Amino acid sequence: MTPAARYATAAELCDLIASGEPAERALTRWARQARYAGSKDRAAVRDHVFDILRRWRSVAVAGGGETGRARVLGLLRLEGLDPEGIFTGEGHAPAPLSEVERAAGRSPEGRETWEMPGWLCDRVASAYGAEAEAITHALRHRAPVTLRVNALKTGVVAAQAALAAEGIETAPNPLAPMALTVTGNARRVAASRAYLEGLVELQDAASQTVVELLPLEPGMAALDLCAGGGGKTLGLAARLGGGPVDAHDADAGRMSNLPMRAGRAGAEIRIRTEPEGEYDIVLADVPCSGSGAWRRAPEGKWRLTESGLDDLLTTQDGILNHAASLVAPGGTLAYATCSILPEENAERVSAFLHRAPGWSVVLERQFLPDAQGDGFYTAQLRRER
Ligand SMILES: C[S@@+](CC[C@H](N)C(=O)[O-])C[C@H]1O[C@@H](n2cnc3c(N)ncnc32)[C@H](O)[C@@H]1O
Repeated sequence: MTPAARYATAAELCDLIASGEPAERALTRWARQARYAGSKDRAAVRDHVFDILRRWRSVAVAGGGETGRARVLGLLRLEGLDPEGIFTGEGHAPAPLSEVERAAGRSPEGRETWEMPGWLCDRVASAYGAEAEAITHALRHRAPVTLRVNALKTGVVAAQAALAAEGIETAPNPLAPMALTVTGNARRVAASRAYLEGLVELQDAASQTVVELLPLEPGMAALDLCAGGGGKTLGLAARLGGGPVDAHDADAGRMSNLPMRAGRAGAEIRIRTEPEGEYDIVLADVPCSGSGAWRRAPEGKWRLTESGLDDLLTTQDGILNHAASLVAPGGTLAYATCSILPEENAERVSAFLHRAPGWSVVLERQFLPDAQGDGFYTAQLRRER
């Protein structure tokens, strides 16, 4: 595909997304039927679509319309690229621009540049005041690619050397001791030997910090109550010298790859369909808005509604109650979200403390999205003995 044809495809996909089709599904369906598209074409189309989703509002303002075509035009203008070189009509390129399209569009301003629905702008503004604009702007950029070095198999320096031997450049990430930011050839990671042999996992640095902060000691009983794909479960096992760590998820299918990942990492993970008993550590990495990670999944910004957020808060309260019932006296309940919204974070913790006597907060951190990592929140609650 030519560069222009990739933009033409991105425009079509954005129209599908605007009509309600989830971005991942639109991209997968296109990739399946586009046999002519090579891996670089697929990656470029995906990048264009996600770049547009991150700046959905301002690309429409800059492009002078809400169609996929206008959004591609807006993206090119915002990135300082010449649209005339893309909208040529040659081959599979988008049709040439009309005079109306050339004259349409303007620079986005004010909250248009925050790139989220008005009600969310209001919530971020009331939570962060003068900092809000910088936080929303951080979410407009691509997220860093970050690895967690698996202490069960290697050390940071050796992992860097193994990755470098495959042309993958990395730098230590100050947020977490085992975190490496990929600075060159990130697309090679998933097929690299270092990754396939379990020396490194793909994991955001703030996400790693949630596990690094836990007061873990050898032999402790640990449960990851919302294990999902198991990123944090494996981090827990690495900190416990290999495990065992119990893993549960309400949707067991989400853990389907976990046994394979655990085998690769050299970790002992036990799947628990109905966890019971008393654990020293229960991690509840609850479902949330994902607002701290909207760089990676930008569609979430535009799909989230106020009632959807309310439903999440109810789910979070329920999981906190369940998690608390599994913590031994003197044990720790770690609550975590990849959210920057206080409603999902400190407010959930204080609501829990009001309804559950005998608990106290021993640690609380809010990470904001930046060059090192995603936005994350974690609080550790200690159960009295
Ligand atoms: C944020 S994701 C977990 C990500 C995972 N910890 C990781 O690091 O890769 C939240 C998970 O909670 C699960 N979940 C939703 N409701 C739940 C519940 N009531 N109890 C346990 N897990 C639940 C979801 O299926 C989802 O996999």
